[in-house]
Amino acid sequence: IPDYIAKIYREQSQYPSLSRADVGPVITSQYGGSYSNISTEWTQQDLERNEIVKFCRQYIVFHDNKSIVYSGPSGNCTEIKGELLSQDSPSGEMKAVMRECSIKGEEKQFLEIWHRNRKIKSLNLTELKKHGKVYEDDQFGCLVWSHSETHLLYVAEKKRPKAESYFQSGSESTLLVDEDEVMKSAKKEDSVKGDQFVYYEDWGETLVTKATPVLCILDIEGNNVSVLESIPDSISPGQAFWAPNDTGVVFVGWWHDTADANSFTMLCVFLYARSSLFYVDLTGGKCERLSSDSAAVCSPRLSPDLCRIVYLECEVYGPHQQCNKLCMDLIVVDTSTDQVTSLTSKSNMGSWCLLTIHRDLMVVSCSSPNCPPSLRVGFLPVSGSEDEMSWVTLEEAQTQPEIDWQILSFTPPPEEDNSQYPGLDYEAILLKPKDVTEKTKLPLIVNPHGGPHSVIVAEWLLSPAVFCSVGFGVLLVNYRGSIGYGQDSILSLPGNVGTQDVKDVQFAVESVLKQGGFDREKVVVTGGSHGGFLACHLIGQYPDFYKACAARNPVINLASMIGSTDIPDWCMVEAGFDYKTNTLLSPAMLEQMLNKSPIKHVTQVKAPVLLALGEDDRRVPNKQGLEYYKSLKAFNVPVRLLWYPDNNHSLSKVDAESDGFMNIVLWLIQHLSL
Ligand SMILES: CC(=O)N[C@@H](C)C(=O)N[C@@H](C)C(=O)O
Repeated sequence: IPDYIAKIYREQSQYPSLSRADVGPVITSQYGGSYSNISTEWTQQDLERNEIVKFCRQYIVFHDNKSIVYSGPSGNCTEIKGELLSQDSPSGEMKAVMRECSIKGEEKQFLEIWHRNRKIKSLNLTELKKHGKVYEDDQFGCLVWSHSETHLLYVAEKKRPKAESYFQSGSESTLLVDEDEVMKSAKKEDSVKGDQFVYYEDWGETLVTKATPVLCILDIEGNNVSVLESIPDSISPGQAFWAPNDTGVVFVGWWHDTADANSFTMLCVFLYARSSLFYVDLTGGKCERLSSDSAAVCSPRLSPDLCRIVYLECEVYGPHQQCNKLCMDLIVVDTSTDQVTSLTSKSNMGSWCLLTIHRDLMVVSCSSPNCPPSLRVGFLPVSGSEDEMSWVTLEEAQTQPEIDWQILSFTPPPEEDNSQYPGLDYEAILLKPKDVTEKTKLPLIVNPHGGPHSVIVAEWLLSPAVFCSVGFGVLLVNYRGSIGYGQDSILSLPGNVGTQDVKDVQFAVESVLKQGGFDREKVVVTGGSHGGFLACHLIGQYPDFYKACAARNPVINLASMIGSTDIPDWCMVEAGFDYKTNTLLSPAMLEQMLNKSPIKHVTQVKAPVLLALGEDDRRVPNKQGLEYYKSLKAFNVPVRLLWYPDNNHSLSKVDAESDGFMNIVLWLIQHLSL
């Protein structure tokens, strides 16, 4: 059985995902036709190399600015290695690449400029020592060409003063008597004695080692990198772009408390805190705030006519991922009338993801639980003609004939309605193997998502697809509190975790069992993070119902998590309290957190539990899973713990993900006696 399942996993993991698309400028060919080049980036697991590989493929799209005349690939796939960031210049003539490579065993970062078929510049940023490592993440990172194509804007870690011990050889400054030696010592880089082991607060999970971002500008002609000094120390900048005419830079600034910014020691950074939009003038150096200072903003974009900035804004703190003022989906928002229209209503594809839009040419990735991602392009129709939207497929994916899926809707029973936010429904996605005989009763895997303010969309999902291909039904529940169903749904959950979300999942499972086709004696539950919190709650609150459980980095005890997680606000808000950075926890608050946690029900648990923990998880520290592991052992519940070194909260390194999947499926099969 394991070999058979591993074979299916290997096959299904070979469907790549689209991660990026860029549309080049419109080019007129010598025969008069207009075309644009589209470059795409994809990712795929390479189980042999134990890596997620990134590759690119180019396409050519002939069009008349309104519709596509001809399209097709213009070459084969090429693997991309060592690129942290890359960006074509607006004219398409040049390309900037931020590259990391190892030279004689030392990691170096280079900024390369490519022009047509040659590399015209390769600047060793590490040697320049103007700043620390470049930020390549989605939160702060950017690599942006100026409109004039003469400068590049990016974000990097602020240069830190060199730290020395008081006892380092050659640092006995008081003993220096020779004048030459004194001069030499003064010329040495600014070094701070005694700061070698000072703690640098970083931005947490996935941003580890990133503490103090600075905006940097490369003058390409002059080979000169300058760090923008006029941004106040109380702001961490990111997501930057050039203002029209390149006279300044617009960026998102996250506010943080800093007692002494130069010492780097008292920084209190917090990603879900206040952020505003700023403009820094490059001629006078003035830095001004453009948006309110009491909200959280992100994702600013300059409109194609260079007249407006569009960005998302939501309240500070409160639930993570709550509704923003302007959401972008594969819908058209007419910014003059606020009218929202679907462009994909005629499609049977479950999920559409807009990769880019350039002069109304859209590039999308679309998939379904039974169909891996396809690449499509199409022109945005004129207002009122959205029904005529026509998509051209550049890369087709095969529908998996053995998988059936549907979206189910649930209305909670009257006693479970939320009196503060009444009348909220929720949904679930059900996958089941096709072509099973009417009499067959399938085993069912229940999987609530994490967050809790996130969502499972009807896209291609590797693990559920493999589970389904080996004979399980899979129920993915978007309980009340999931995103995409409005702010009331989100707000209905904080303070009610461990009850409302648990009951929503249980109600969805019971409803599916009533429909028939599943064996009520063969129901198991899996989940990660808050989904693991729910899985562990379900086996504690319904001990005879679930026959096995697998939890990845589960939240087990909000009271013990708050002191060590990178999101303490989350523990408070979800437990029903308002968050402030200076709140002192009271015994009553800790009691409420404990009462809402799965550990409260551990004595009832009967289902065997498989735990998968990431050694470097900063979000839900592995001590949470260990707390559960020790309690289950104490109460003689069968438990197995998988420990993944060099993995964070996502457990997404190829070996951790594939090994985790195999262990989970075999654990479920073993305890269902399949
Ligand atoms: C906000 C957040 O990260 N919450 C975690 C407890 C969580 O559940 N995360 C989800 C999104 C995950 O799947 O990692």
